Amino acid sequence: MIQFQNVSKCYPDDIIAVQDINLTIEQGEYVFLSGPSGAGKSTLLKMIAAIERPDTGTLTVNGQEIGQLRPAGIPFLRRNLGLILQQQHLLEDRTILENVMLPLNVTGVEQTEAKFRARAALEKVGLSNRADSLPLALSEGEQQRVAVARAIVNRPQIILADEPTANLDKPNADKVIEAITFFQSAGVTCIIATHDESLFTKANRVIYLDHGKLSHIDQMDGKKHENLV
Ligand SMILES: Nc1ncnc2c1ncn2[C@@H]1O[C@H](COP(=O)(O)OP(=O)(O)OP(=O)(O)O)[C@@H](O)[C@H]1O
Repeated sequence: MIQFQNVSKCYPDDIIAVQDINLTIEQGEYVFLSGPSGAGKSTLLKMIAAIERPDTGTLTVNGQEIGQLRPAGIPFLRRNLGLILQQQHLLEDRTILENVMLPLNVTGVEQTEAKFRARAALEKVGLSNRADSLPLALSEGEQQRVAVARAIVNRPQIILADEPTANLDKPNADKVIEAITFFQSAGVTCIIATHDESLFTKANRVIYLDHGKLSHIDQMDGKKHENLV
């Protein structure tokens, strides 16, 4: 479960990115974050991943309070997170397979097992045939799919994606969303910041931000969620 209680975040020069957010996201939910550019969507995702910390309020991710997390606790938090950010940060001198294996290497998974799981993740995003290529030999859309494979290879409990389909053509965008949706249907919490409203039909909830505040929530699945805001 992810719980924001009165969470605010400012950047230097008093830029208020997120203001007094109260929100609970249950395990397995499919949530989209929407709102104009600068509304605070990326900042919300970054706080869940402890890339940024709240200035005030309490943010708890699977029982861990982000504001209290020591540096040594961050790898343990991230082990359960699949991050798909706007820049893929693939290592250019490693093959696609090696890039996807990285999260497994960090957590000490044995090499044969790591290769097996990385190949399975690449299969899921339709890139098995590019396992031995270097990242720069792939199109931007293919590189984004590699980023998805790298995010899912650790079998995370939560997937966080920031504009995962931005700048992709429809076939690549569909493959990215298909892979994320597959994991959500297997019980993974998925939170996606996007401007692409055509994706919202898949959501349990669409959460709209405006100037750092929650403006409203569209309930897409007809379910009642307690303690929404
Ligand atoms: N590292 C930073 N330093 C200073 N200000 C920042 C930083 N990151 C974001 N901001 C500011 O915080 C506010 C929220 O930004 P954020 O990136 O969270 O919005 P967003 O909704 O994700 O926008 P977009 O849809 O354009 O990605 C904006 O005013 C932005 O300029």
